[in-house]
Amino acid sequence: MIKINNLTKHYQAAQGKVEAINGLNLEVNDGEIFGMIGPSGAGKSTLIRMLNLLEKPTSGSITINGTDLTALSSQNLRAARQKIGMIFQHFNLLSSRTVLENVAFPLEIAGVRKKKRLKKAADLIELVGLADRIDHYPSQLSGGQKQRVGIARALANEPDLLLSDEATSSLDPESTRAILELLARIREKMNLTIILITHEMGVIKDICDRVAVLEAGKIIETGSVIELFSRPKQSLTKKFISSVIDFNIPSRVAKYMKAEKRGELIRVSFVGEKSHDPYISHLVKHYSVDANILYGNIDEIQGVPFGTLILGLEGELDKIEESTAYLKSQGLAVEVLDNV
Ligand SMILES: Nc1ncnc2c1ncn2[C@@H]1O[C@H](COP(=O)(O)OP(=O)(O)OP(=O)(O)O)[C@@H](O)[C@H]1O
Repeated sequence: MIKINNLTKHYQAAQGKVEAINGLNLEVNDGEIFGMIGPSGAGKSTLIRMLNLLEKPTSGSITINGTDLTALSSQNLRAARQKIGMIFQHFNLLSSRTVLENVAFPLEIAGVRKKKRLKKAADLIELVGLADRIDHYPSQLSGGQKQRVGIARALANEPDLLLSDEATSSLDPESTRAILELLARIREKMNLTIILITHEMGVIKDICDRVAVLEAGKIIETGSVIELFSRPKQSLTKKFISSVIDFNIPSRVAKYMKAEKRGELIRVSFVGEKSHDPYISHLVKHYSVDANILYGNIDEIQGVPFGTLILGLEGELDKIEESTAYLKSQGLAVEVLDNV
């Protein structure tokens, strides 16, 4: 378990004090893939660099499995850091070393004997699917392959925690998918906790269990990925989600309603098994209203369906009210859209 308590980081810059992280609290469970998303300047890099004390907090604590990293002597901190792996956007590989030598490097630093470290490195290179590139140099590899080397290197000291700093941000969509699949696989295999920062909501959607949205050094919203995607509260969260799911009402629908508004326009959102229930046919049969599906969007996050439908309900006003009450009673989120 990782506990971040009242963490702050202030920088002294030429133009004055910069409050990069501002009283941040967070708990991450063992074995979780936890995503942090936020716009440029929100403090993501500062935060992730503080998690292994590459950056020293101004105040607050970071406790990993009961040990407060901020209170450790430099020798104990060095040992604790070995159990925290990190991967980077630009891979940070040593260009004059081969794949094997790059992966073996942290073991060399930790004082592991040559034969043992080369065997360990070769096993990890096999694990990340690069056995046929073991003697290549970084310049001979694609971006996705370089990141695989970065991952193998980060795993060399058998960490409990892996920090990922925009690890897929410079990769194409196909390599991104492959790297995310690899991260999910090693989480299972090695019982890892992964904390990743990203500015891409697609990454969060594909791989994370929980997510925190960061703005101006603070967490403004947090929850399970499915909660956040299906019921975002903050406008920034909605903005990020709209990059992978379109929440806007198409102008075609708006025009239709303006021209022919006879009833009510509602947005119905559902999650999980609710997406299988025949509530629209029930509505039409039992409440004497017509339900016109004007727009819809059904997606799946890690096997859980969720979606949104925009319905035009036509009929007598009291029947429409009864219909929306029925939908709400079924556990669906219903929002009346007046200002189309
Ligand atoms: N060494 C530093 N000295 C002064 N200010 C800094 C320093 N590092 C970061 N900052 C400032 O702290 C704030 C947070 O920066 P940080 O790099 O953590 O944000 P970020 O969310 O990672 O942004 P990006 O997505 O652009 O990398 C910014 O205002 C930045 O200018």
